[in-house]
Amino acid sequence: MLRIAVPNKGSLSEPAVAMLREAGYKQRRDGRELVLADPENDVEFFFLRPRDVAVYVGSGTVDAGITGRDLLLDSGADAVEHLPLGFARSTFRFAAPAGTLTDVAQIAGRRVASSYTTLVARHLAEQGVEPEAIVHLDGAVESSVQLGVADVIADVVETGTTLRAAGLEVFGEPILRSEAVLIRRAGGAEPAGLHVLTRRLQGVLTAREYVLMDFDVRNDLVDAAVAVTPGFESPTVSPLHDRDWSAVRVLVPRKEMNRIMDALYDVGARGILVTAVLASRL
Ligand SMILES: Nc1ncnc2c1ncn2[C@@H]1O[C@H](COP(=O)(O)OP(=O)(O)OP(=O)(O)O)[C@@H](O)[C@H]1O
Ligand SMILES: O=P(O)(O)OC[C@H]1O[C@H](OP(=O)(O)OP(=O)(O)O)[C@H](O)[C@@H]1O
Ligand SMILES: [Mg+2]
Repeated sequence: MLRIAVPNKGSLSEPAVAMLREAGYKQRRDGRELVLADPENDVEFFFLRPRDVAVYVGSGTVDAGITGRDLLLDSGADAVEHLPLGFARSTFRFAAPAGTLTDVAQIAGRRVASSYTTLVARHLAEQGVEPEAIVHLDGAVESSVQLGVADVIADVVETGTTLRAAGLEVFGEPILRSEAVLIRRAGGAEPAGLHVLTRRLQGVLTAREYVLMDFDVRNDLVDAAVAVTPGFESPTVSPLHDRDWSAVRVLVPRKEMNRIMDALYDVGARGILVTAVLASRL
């Protein structure tokens, strides 16, 4: 039975559970359940603190887990990224009072507060920058400058709303681009059954990212039409009852569907229909 660690709280928890449910796994309905067996799929889920997921995976007590790339790197656990999952996207950045600092080198001799102190220490060492201190805080790091505990922070930034509210501004290049990731233990053989979980999650990712596009086009225009639909695979072209026309079916990126429909219409395609993909194995 494959043992999978899932975040029980925070930003990662709900989307992780939703994705596993979409992938056909039984998921908890009550936020207090700690363990959930799904014998039909031969897996067992352990709901753990997001920060602890990598520790359990690295120690080998569970076979795989869902966490953030930033949390994985900060943990120092013996675990590696297996599959990026496309949600909880964020950047990890330095910030200081608006209009004060512009360069990471200026952190030298200053105090940096963060919940990701291992990650910050490693990054600054790589840049050859020596801070006065790295202060570990559990959360609400944005308040630390105003409260006089630090001069600079390093924190998760998505929209930047929290930073702005605290009068802070990012500076320097992002330390990291993070998102939710499926992780497994470093080295060794891949745990039995992990390939099924991986394929199922990939199926959800494709279903979310792509739509199915159908259209009709005159035979002499098929090549021109296909040229504007960069599909996942080669398009399916079938004859229509009217022998001069063909029906084309292709997977296209959801984000580009309107631009592609406009371009197809201009080429001469008609009856363009888009349908959502519910699940997939490609
Ligand atoms: N606003 C956000 N947007 C996107 N991802 C985020 C956001 N805040 C946190 N994350 C991601 O969530 C993970 C942190 O999970 P964790 O549950 O510890 O933090 P949290 O969401 O801040 O929860 P809490 O504050 O309730 O402890 C990291 O991978 C981080 O990048
Ligand atoms: O750029 P934004 O869209 O504002 O999002 C980023 C904020 O979201 C998270 O905080 P959370 O609300 O989880 O509080 P925390 O600091 O206590 O973790 C993160 O730690 C940042 O503070
Ligand atoms: Mg938080």
